[in-house]
Amino acid sequence: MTLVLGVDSSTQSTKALLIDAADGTVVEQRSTPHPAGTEVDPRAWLAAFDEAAGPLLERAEALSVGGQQHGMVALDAAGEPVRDALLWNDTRSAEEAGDLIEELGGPQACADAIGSVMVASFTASKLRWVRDHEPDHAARVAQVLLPHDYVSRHAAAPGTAPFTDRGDASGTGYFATSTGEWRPDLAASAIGHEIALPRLVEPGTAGAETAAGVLIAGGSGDNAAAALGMGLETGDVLVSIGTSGVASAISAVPVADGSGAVTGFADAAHGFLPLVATVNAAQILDLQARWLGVDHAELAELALAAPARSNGVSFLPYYGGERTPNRPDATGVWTGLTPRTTREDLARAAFEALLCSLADAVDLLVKATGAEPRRILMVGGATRSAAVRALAPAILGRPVVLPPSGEYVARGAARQAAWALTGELPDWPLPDTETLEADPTPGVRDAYAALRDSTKREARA
Ligand SMILES: Nc1ncnc2c1ncn2[C@@H]1O[C@H](COP(=O)(O)OP(=O)(O)O)[C@@H](O)[C@H]1O
Ligand SMILES: O=C(CO)[C@@H](O)[C@H](O)COP(=O)(O)O
Repeated sequence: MTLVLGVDSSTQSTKALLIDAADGTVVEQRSTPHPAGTEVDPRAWLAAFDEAAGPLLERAEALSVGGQQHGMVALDAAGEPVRDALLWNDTRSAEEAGDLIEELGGPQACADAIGSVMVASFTASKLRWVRDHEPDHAARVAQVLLPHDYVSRHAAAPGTAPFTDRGDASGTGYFATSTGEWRPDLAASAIGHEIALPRLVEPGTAGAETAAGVLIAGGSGDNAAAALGMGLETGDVLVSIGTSGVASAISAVPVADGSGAVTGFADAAHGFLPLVATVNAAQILDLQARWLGVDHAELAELALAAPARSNGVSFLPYYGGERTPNRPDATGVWTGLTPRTTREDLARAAFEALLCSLADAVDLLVKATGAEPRRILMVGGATRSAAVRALAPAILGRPVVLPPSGEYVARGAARQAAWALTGELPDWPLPDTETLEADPTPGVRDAYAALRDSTKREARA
């Protein structure tokens, strides 16, 4: 049996799947948690890789790493981190994103140059923040990697030059997504001097080998890897509910949305991945469970015991600032609380807020791509919740296709590894899916939209 190893170095953990390259069957899987926070010592991801993937690597013939997008791993001339990595959900660089957009000539010019209108999440915004707030650190930056590049380099034989792929590169802010080339001038302008960028590896090829001779594919950003893991096809919309909330689709042509609602990333093959991302997703439920003193199963039970609209309680879940809508300084806003509000209402409101935020993301994607989705598929850690599964079709207002619970980013990475190994993208059938249906509850979205719009302040960009 030929085995390949797919790894997801995501925000909250490293997940590793050892997979039979012939048909995509998972042979073994392991995971290791990451430190919490939006600023993390990136060496923790290397330790997590060693723990989760290390024991599986010796049985694999090829490896590929998917990872959280955008994170700034700034290295000095010796290849050591200059400071902790700033993650995609760290919103301190919002002002700097605005500066970079202005320097490029405005939002549409920015989208035309890099495929997206920059937000705080983008690596370039973080580099500019370091330049402006930590000049001593900035001066020492010799090279910048993305989280997945940093982990791939760690897995490679000593002395291997860092490498990445077009999918993850397209989230940096210094990559011309439509032509597939680095823009070293934009990287230099973000940090204030020229820096080395990782070599770009073509889809379906290997970037390096481990010391033991295991091939390492280019890897990708987690959303591009998930699209590959799901076998996403044109017309599908993939909703992912992990640390981030994401609605994404495959497109044969690049997208350059000057409104900034849709980021025009590249995918992990030869296409494109228009995507709408939120910063607050599964952790809305984590927080609510903590506040109510229950676990996730009990939170779902409470929520399903309350009526739709949560007896008038609704809230904006933009606790850590938000990216869609672009409100980096926002905090959560609750309304409709009365002496009659129950724990059940509070639990249900959390699911309704999460799913309304995702429904907004789907609507923005549908509007930008101009086509009603053929299918909406749903993955990510929060889909383990019975309440997410029950309420998603009601709030999204459409049937939702649910694959069996699994690690689809790691599966996509494994598919990339098999592609690099054999020269062909393997055709791994998706395990049996379930279609979730429910009567739409548009009133829930109306209440959310009213609150969202009444708290709107114009963003600078
Ligand atoms: N049964 C559940 N109900 C709700 N949320 C859950 C459940 N199981 C896991 N989660 C949440 O899913 C999130 C992790 O999802 P995952 O897709 O692995 O995230 P990421 O890829 O961003 O690290 C965590 O916030 C976790 O609490
Ligand atoms: O910033 C984005 C997409 O642009 C996020 O989707 C990150 O890629 C993190 O993903 P998860 O760890 O939540 O999967």
